[in-house]
Amino acid sequence: MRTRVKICGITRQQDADFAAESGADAIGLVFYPPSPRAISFAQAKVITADLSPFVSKVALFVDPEKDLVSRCLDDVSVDIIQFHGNETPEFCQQFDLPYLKAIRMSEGTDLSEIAARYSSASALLLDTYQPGIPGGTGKTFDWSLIGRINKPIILAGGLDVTNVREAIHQVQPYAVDVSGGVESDKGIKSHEKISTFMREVANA
Ligand SMILES: O=C(O)c1ccccc1NCC(=O)[C@H](O)[C@H](O)COP(=O)(O)O
Repeated sequence: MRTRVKICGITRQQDADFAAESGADAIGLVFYPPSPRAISFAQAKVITADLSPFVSKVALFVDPEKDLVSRCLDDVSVDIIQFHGNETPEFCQQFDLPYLKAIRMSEGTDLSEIAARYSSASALLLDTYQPGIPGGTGKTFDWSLIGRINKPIILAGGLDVTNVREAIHQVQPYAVDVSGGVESDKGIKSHEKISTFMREVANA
């Protein structure tokens, strides 16, 4: 089966459109103010204005207030929510949209237990654990920590044009998620790197 691609941390319309034209299945919009890739709802509306309807728009939050998520869903046309903090399943499932739950992987992470706990999630997004940084670390984690679970896996954390093929062979995820690995600067996507990344995924 084809490995899907989500390109996260999009801050510019031209990058969203280029990702879509290059075959990305989803783009991620970061609504977490401390992130260098954070955008406002107004920016999100501009970024997604002419986006292909066949590309999913993922709204990313880290331990948000319920009201922030509700206001985003009222204001921006979003398809999926990504919770990247310590949100409970009860919190995540209260919105009228499918959600992805990000899990920060480290030694001893019991994915089967987490998958059972977040049974309402559409997929688990596995990212690198780094103290004090909730995501977008640009670092890989030990992929051998990933066991078989009864849920689609989105592999994230430090993927780039040099390692994504190997990651797909080893983990066989439903999808890969990349942010820093296709950037020329924080929040600025390199179209050349996106093209190469997409080619590497297609040839994996
Ligand atoms: O991108 C951020 O700055 C960010 C901040 C807080 C939570 C999540 C964040 N990003 C999530 C992602 O971009 C990806 O889902 C994932 O973390 C992979 O990022 P990278 O290692 O840079 O490819």
